[in-house]
Amino acid sequence: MSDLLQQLDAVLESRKRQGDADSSYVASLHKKGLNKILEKVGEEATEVILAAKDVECGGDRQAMICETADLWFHSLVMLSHLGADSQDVLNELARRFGLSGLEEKAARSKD
Ligand SMILES: N=c1c2ncn([C@@H]3O[C@H](COP(=O)(O)OP(=O)(O)OP(=O)(O)O)[C@@H](O)[C@H]3O)c2ncn1[C@@H]1O[C@H](COP(=O)(O)O)[C@@H](O)[C@H]1O
Repeated sequence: MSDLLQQLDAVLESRKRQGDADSSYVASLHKKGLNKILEKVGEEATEVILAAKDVECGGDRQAMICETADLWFHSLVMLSHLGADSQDVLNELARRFGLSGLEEKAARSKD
């Protein structure tokens, strides 16, 4: 799974550096800039929420998975635009792994 993310990171990076906005969706997003990329992240996040609520009402699970893939993808484009990548996020998740969210929150409120 992280192999696929690494490969996708590499494609996104090359599109950022030398992609042609007329033939590459990712290059076209970079060309339009951060605000357009953030607009897409927000739009996809809303679509995930709507699809997840549909599943709760007996709707299509696959639609929720597709919308989540769109959100992950556009988030990766955002990271790439700002000089970060999936490995940075995986490192942060690894750092948190096994650390109870409730304990972490309680430790924070003692500071
Ligand atoms: N994983 C994806 C991926 N997921 C979704 N999308 C595109 O994201 C776009 C936006 O989705 P929407 O549902 O909002 O579609 P839309 O209404 O047409 O979008 P807008 O007009 O609002 O911008 C669609 O055109 C999808 O095809 C993706 N485009 C590219 N990739 C990956 O990125 C690589 C590089 O892509 P290119 O830069 O296009 O070569 C590809 O090989 C893939 O691996």
